[in-house]
Amino acid sequence: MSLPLTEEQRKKIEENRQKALARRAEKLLAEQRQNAGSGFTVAATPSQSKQGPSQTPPRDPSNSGSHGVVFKQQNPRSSSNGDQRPPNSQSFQLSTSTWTQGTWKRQEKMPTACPSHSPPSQMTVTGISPPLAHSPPEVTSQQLLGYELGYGHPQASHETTLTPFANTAHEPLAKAKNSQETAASSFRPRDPESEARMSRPSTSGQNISDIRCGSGSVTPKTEGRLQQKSGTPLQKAASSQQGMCIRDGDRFQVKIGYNVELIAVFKSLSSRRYDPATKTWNFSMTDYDALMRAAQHLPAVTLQPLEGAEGRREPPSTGSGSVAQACLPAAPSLTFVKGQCVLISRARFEADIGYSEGLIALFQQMDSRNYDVKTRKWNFLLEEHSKLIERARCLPQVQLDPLPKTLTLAFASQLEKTSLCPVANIPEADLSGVDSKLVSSLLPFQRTGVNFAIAKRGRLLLADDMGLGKTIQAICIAAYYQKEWPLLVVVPSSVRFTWEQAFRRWLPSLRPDRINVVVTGKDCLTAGLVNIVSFDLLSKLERQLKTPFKVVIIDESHFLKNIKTARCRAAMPLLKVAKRVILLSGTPAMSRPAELYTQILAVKPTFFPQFHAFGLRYCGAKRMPWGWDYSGSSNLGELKLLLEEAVMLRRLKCDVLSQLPAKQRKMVVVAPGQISAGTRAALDAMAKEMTTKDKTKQQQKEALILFFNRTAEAKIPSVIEYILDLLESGREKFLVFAHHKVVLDAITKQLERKCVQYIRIDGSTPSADREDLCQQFQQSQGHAVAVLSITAANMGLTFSSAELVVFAELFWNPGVLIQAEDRVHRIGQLNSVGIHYLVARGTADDYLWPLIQEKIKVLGEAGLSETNFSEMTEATGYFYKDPKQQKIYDLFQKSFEEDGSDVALLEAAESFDPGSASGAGSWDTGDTPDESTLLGSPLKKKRFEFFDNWDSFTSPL
Ligand SMILES: Nc1ncnc2c1ncn2[C@@H]1O[C@H](COP(=O)(O)OP(=O)(O)OP(=O)(O)O)[C@@H](O)[C@H]1O
Repeated sequence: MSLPLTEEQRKKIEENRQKALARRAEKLLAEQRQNAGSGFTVAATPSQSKQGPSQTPPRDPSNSGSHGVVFKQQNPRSSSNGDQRPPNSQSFQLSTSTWTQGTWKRQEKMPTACPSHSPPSQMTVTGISPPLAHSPPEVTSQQLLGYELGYGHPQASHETTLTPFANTAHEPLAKAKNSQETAASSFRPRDPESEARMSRPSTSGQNISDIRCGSGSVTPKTEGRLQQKSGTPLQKAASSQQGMCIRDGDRFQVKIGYNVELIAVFKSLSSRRYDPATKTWNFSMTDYDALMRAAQHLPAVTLQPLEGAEGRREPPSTGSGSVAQACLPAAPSLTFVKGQCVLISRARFEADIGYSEGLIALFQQMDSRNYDVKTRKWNFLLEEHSKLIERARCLPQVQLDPLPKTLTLAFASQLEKTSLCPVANIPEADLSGVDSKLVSSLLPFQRTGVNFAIAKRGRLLLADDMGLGKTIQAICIAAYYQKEWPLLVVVPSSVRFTWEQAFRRWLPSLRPDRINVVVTGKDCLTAGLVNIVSFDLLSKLERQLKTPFKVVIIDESHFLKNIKTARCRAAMPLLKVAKRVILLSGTPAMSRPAELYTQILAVKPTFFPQFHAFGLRYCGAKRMPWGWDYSGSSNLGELKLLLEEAVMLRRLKCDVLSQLPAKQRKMVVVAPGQISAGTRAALDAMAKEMTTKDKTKQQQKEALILFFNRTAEAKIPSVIEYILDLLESGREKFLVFAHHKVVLDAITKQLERKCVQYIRIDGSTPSADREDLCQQFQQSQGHAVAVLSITAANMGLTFSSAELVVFAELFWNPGVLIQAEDRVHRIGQLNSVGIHYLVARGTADDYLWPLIQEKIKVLGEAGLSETNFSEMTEATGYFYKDPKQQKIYDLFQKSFEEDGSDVALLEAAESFDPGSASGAGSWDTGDTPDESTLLGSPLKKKRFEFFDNWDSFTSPL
């Protein structure tokens, strides 16, 4: 079993490899000098040298010690993946021609299809024949080898400039060339000097016309010797572009600069794929011959064949001067295959590796073998993993990497044949120690979630879809470990108080004063038995901790995705030492697997202690000039299996839809801490005014209106924070209803700042535009928010592509609220929808919320509505209790039910300007056009019509 190599090890291996190659190169040079002296032409490529007695003596291709050192075909992709395994020297191939040439000329820059790389250059070697005479004195074999292997050519002639592309492209040219493909004879000397050289006979009586180094290689061409197949054009322009084919599993890629004709050929091949990362085209092997044949007809292109693929080519012409190919070895014997084992299910793994005869024979010996015709790969039971790896190690030319250690640990029972169960069995946990109210409220899938968590000893990532009740499950799991409390709950700041309410609701046995919500940086992090803190405050307060928390809940754990952030740096050490870690997120990774790393580390610190190993396996890590790029993805199926086995539980709404209500309403208590002291004082004063006995009815009403307006203003920061948290949590599409213009303005302004797509429909939106806006939202991809006026957009519109409605403000008429909810909850909606009511303590919401519930209850009793509003509130104790509150509540109720009273409130909502003399508003709403003129318009009338429209209360679909 191989573990990923460290940088240090890789460097060492690379050094050794270079040394070995240098030794070989020197040996070959010496040999060539000998041959040259004895009258052999050794500048020919190995294939030429193998092609019969008429040119050079036949060689044993496996004999790396003579004309060709055989190298592993280096796939730039695999090298970029950090595979620094020492190469099997038998599996590399380097032509003697590569390093027995004359002076290297500076390459010319040319346009390339691979903009990220420097273009492959045309390099002309000027000193040519006989080859050995042209070994450039300033270019040692070591240097050339280094160059050959993609390490540049730093010490070569100062005239030579090599590019990464040239480096990587070089290798196949080193391989034996098929004369018909290289068409070397067509190369013309570029200058009189080379012309003269061309005419200089080689010791074997053959002229080498030119040596070209396309893509950074040097290819000797033997005039008159390498012939095109009869009838095929052989002439290649001296400046023709050099390219190469590189094997990549059962495909091959073509490394070459931009050539319009060649691109046309590429596009004609059905198996073509373009890889934007490497900016290269790749093809199935089935298209190989077709491509090579077509390339042969392009005079401006010289495409070097695949290493070891010569055997695939058509039989050579037997005419005089043709190259005998029949003696070439079959491709497989030369091809080094490298691959890895990948998990494909809880019980089976697949060998992801190219073709090798020996390997296939080995696969066929495995009892559990199975060939997947779709993927064209073999797979086996995990219990045969060790056996297969051991035997594959004995095969030359094969490197089959085993499953990573993390996987073998996570799936130990399957590997050891102790469990072959396709689905993990989760035992039923004993929850007798947890509040019965909580346990009895768990839906069946939530109970499974709790069982899973306890089976994982309280360390998991609960990644249920949004709205599936992760809170109740987390509280239950934490309560199971109550003996290990105090408990730390880290949450986005906008939901701190919602969590407090949830603890009060689900754990009645927990005294409310034992719940500590940390509100400022001066508060104590450990004051309660349950301590709720925001991510940001945690980073300020973690130093307070003398003894670590044993049980920690992290809500929206994807907030930790970036290890460099302060919140992550604060949380990770706590999680490392905690005994139980309950991570909650409906969207643990939003764009790439790298985002999962910290969450996996939090749950299983031993799985991937170093990010690099994780990055190599699952993030498609690529080595770039500036370092490693981990933004990709690889082996995702395996990652999913690993997560499901050991880290994560995720259920989607559609999996458990039958257990869910059609609508899930949630009261979100927004942070009262965000209401400024001034606003709070103003709100208190207004509440007092309303309850003062000597006030006239009109004065009371005015006070009420102002109270309502000030509430809107006070809630703005919390509302904005909540919306931004939703977006950060991966909520893509949702509706936000508000009533006051100042609130709608503040929301849209913030969305603009954050470049989030939104539509807005309020009283000023012309009817003709509404449907278009609606369609725009319905069809939008990615993040989109519909910012809607409660009174102007609560009916006649369909937003069924969203599954969440947020009420930034409350409204005294529940019928209107329910209508607004039903913009999403309607025909076309296949999911359970979430409705979040943002409620701020110490504001008019304290009175509006009970009022709404009271009315809903009445409607529910009449069969006109669901009644779970009040269940929610009773449970959280969010009810008016003191006599003063009762009075304001009554006032609200009376005011809004009297004819015309609400008109005044609506007008006030439109015209309220927090910056006006009537109030000392603190919220920057920007330029707010005065819409009071609208009040007399027909639109205004329309907005008021719904108040008596009680028939439109919608019962669940
Ligand atoms: N078993 C249950 N009984 C009653 N109400 C429940 C139950 N489970 C969940 N709910 C309610 O469903 C609503 C959504 O639950 P919760 O907020 O926990 O979902 P979530 O999975 O955390 O969603 P998000 O990812 O959006 O935060 C809440 O109002 C919650 O009280």
